[in-house]
Amino acid sequence: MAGTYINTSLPDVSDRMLFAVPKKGRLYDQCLSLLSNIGIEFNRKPRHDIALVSNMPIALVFLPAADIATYVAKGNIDIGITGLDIIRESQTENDVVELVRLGFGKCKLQVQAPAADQRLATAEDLVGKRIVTSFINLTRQRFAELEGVDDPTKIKTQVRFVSGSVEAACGLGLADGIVDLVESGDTMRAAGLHAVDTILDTESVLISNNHLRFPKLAETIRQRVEGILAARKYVLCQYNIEREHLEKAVKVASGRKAPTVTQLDQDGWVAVSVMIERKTLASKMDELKEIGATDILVLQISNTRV
Ligand SMILES: Nc1ncnc2c1ncn2[C@@H]1O[C@H](COP(=O)(O)OP(=O)(O)OP(=O)(O)O)[C@@H](O)[C@H]1O
Ligand SMILES: O=P(O)(O)OC[C@H]1O[C@H](OP(=O)(O)OP(=O)(O)O)[C@H](O)[C@@H]1O
Ligand SMILES: [Mg+2]
Repeated sequence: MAGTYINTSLPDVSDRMLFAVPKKGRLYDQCLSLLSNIGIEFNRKPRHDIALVSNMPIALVFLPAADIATYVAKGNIDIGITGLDIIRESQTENDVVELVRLGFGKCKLQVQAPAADQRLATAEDLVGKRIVTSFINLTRQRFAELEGVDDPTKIKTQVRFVSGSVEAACGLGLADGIVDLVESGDTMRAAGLHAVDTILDTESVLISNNHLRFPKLAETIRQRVEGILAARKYVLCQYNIEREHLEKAVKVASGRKAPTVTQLDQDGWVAVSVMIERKTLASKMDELKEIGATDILVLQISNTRV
């Protein structure tokens, strides 16, 4: 269970919620910025993988992203941030609770083959061939589907594990195809590969185990994270409008729940305040203007509790 490991050279974490964060790699910077945005303060000493949070009863544990889902599922860690791909690959989806999808670390797990080889144009063409990947379970499951076999251990496609630089495998003659993550596609193209199948769309997730020792604290963290995500997604739009046009304006932008409407110190006019999704803002402002809104102001939201 979480926190039972005792080593006198480590800080005492017995009364603290253990929160796992990737110790390096693709998710590291965004995780640190999220922790700072949700008000978690800590000082990590060089080479130390545990850092006590100074303003909450939490200890941060810096681990390889690939191991975090397993630690959380087994209850050694209370909550953590990792990729959906890792949760699925480590077959922990039934033993962890997805608290929040974080909107970063977005990429696809794809089957890739040499672009120049016309005989390997589809995933089916790779059936029975040699595949190299860091995601052996997800790869075997996908090829079991392609081969029409129920048991992924019985497939004829040869799936071998490598821990990184997977794209090099075809060029080096180790594989006919690979399965790896693709974001921009630059690494794939640089290796002369192209995608022939998508196994999974992934992003980072905040997860907890099923038997939380600190449910209230975990809920506070979840709400703070949701608040930061909402603040990034929405802006606050304020405008004035004649009351007779209010109904139409509310149809254009109705807010998360409903707009706040206040009486203006001018007969027949109201002031409206409404949260609008950033990506639809420009067109919503055009429509509001068209309906008769004036003095439209857009304010950035730095944090929320939704
Ligand atoms: N190119 C990418 N774009 C977006 N997210 C990514 C990308 N590569 C990896 N990820 C996400 O980050 C997680 C951790 O990958 P990362 O590359 O940091 O680990 P790693 O390969 O074990 O470490 P490293 O690359 O530092 O050796 C992945 O499981 C995935 O969810
Ligand atoms: O589509 P792209 O934007 O090029 O990103 C995809 C690459 O990013 C990750 O590698 P990473 O940089 O983590 O190196 P690694 O192979 O050592 O894990 C992933 O394994 C791909 O190789
Ligand atoms: Mg990597």
